[in-house]
Amino acid sequence: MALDRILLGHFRNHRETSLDGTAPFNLLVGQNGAGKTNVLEALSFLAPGRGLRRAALADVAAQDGPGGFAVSADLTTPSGPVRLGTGTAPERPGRRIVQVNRAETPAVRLGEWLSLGWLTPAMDRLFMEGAGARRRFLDRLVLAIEPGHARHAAQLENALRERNRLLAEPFEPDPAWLDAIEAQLAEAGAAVAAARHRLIEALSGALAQWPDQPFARPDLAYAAGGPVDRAALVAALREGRRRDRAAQRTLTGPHRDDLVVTMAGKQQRAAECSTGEQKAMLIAITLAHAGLLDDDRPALLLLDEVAAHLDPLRREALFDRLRAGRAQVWLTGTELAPFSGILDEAAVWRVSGGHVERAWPAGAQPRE
Ligand SMILES: Nc1ncnc2c1ncn2[C@@H]1O[C@H](COP(=O)(O)OP(=O)(O)OP(=O)(O)O)[C@@H](O)[C@H]1O
Repeated sequence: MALDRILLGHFRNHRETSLDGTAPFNLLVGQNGAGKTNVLEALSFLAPGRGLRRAALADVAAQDGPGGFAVSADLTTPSGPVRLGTGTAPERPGRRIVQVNRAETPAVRLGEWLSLGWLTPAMDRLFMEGAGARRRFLDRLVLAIEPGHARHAAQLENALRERNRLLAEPFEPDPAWLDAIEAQLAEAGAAVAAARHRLIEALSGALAQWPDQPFARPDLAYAAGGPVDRAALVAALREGRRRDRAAQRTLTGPHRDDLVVTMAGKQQRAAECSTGEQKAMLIAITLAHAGLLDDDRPALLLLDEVAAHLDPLRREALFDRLRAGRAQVWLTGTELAPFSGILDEAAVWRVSGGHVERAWPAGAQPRE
């Protein structure tokens, strides 16, 4: 299995939770507030970034715990098991520690081991929010396929921060210094833009090959926030210095990109579609993306409260598609009924009050 022997220590309402004996489908079932999404969030910290809630690290540590948290899991790879771990120490609750086989490593490198995707109820607002949320969404999809994207995105962010800082100074910035920063910005920016563009092309291709899927079909387009070519971006940045100085921020570049989604057939912008249509398009994108994952790295797909909202036909289509994919899937729900189509192939985990117990189907208890 992609991930197994999962441990959560002082992670939100989980004091000490272990999940052992995972399956291709894993169902986390329990009442509202039991701690199901918290398990998904813990798993999402096995990727670079801030996890599926984008929470501050200090908020993640259990309120009644020692102040830090820990998440670890065994990952099955072609070259044997690898132990991934992450968390914070009580004395520095804002600093994330990442370990691979117990050796500390930068968080961006987690992407080299595991492809991770998720769909949560909070993402229902993706098409209504500002472009930043869609860029983050897009970047996560890219990252699952191209782990080097995390490094380029971090370089872009650093160069942007530095350029904006220089432009905000009361005196005229040193042009040679600006030249150097803009060269870095354009180098990383062109790589980020190209990767986003490749992803949208690949997703569009995958969606076109799956015309009879029962979810509303999205058309995807890349709206570039500036020139995508490195040399053209360097020129645009240099030309825009005076304007950007007045605005006190950089007004051109991939940090202003957007993902434009339209519902195919209707030709209606996603933001104007119904909530159900928007959700269906997100599911279609998520499933198309899962089909793009290569065999190089194990993959994980976290689907929070997705199944219960679908009618039986779409639920079965979702399960069929997931079954055909290669990602280990984690689904949450308040009851088992929506999962009847996959119960005999799933590991069922009962979640209650921050505890998780493996539930065995009647007659299938393991022998001690
Ligand atoms: N830092 C924290 N320390 C302790 N408990 C926390 C912390 N953060 C959140 N919680 C608790 O975790 C619980 C929510 O867990 P979670 O979001 O995983 O629920 P859920 O099972 O997914 O519920 P639902 O079905 O309503 O989505 C809440 O009771 C909340 O108070």
